[in-house]
Amino acid sequence: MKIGVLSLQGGVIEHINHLKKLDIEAIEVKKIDDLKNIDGIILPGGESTTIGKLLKDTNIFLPLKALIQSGLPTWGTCAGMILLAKEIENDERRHLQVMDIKVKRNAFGSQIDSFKRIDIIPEVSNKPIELVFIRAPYIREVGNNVHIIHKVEDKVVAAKQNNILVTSFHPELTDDLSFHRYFINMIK
Ligand SMILES: NC(=O)CC[C@H](N)C(=O)O
Repeated sequence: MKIGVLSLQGGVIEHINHLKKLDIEAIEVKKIDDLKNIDGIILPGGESTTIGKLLKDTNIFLPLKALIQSGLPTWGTCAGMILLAKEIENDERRHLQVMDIKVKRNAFGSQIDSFKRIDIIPEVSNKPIELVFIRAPYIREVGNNVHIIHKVEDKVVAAKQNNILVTSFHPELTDDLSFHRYFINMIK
């Protein structure tokens, strides 16, 4: 199994290291050719506006969108979630628009821009998982076909629709591998 990590900007190496710890071959996706022969792709955290612009500049945008729409397992963390959303409440920009969710950027308010918490998410692991939020979005609305995986104070922060997984938080910034394992199981 080979998993690509979109490597235009943001937290790439942390995802690659987690995948390697799970004995998965991980490659950086920087150009269209890198999309060949991958079994799944991770869109990392970073700045969604920058990554969205670079997706167009590199011409990766359309082939990536087509691959996701044809079923390529895809996981967006934080900015990656924003890139996948059909709607963004507080931004005029739209990006790949492949998942039936409306997100709000930087949604947890300035005084708690970044925070951590530890929760149990039974679907993902039977052990508590550390969740790291950094200027995180959350999901305001979900379409009929979207499965909610986790909420924090009534706010949806992890969800799945068919082949697409999104998390507001950053499992790659903790020692916990359970979300990466969960994504690998989606591919299998
Ligand atoms: N850690 C992150 O990925 C933050 C996302 C960022 N606030 C954005 O809107 O793109």
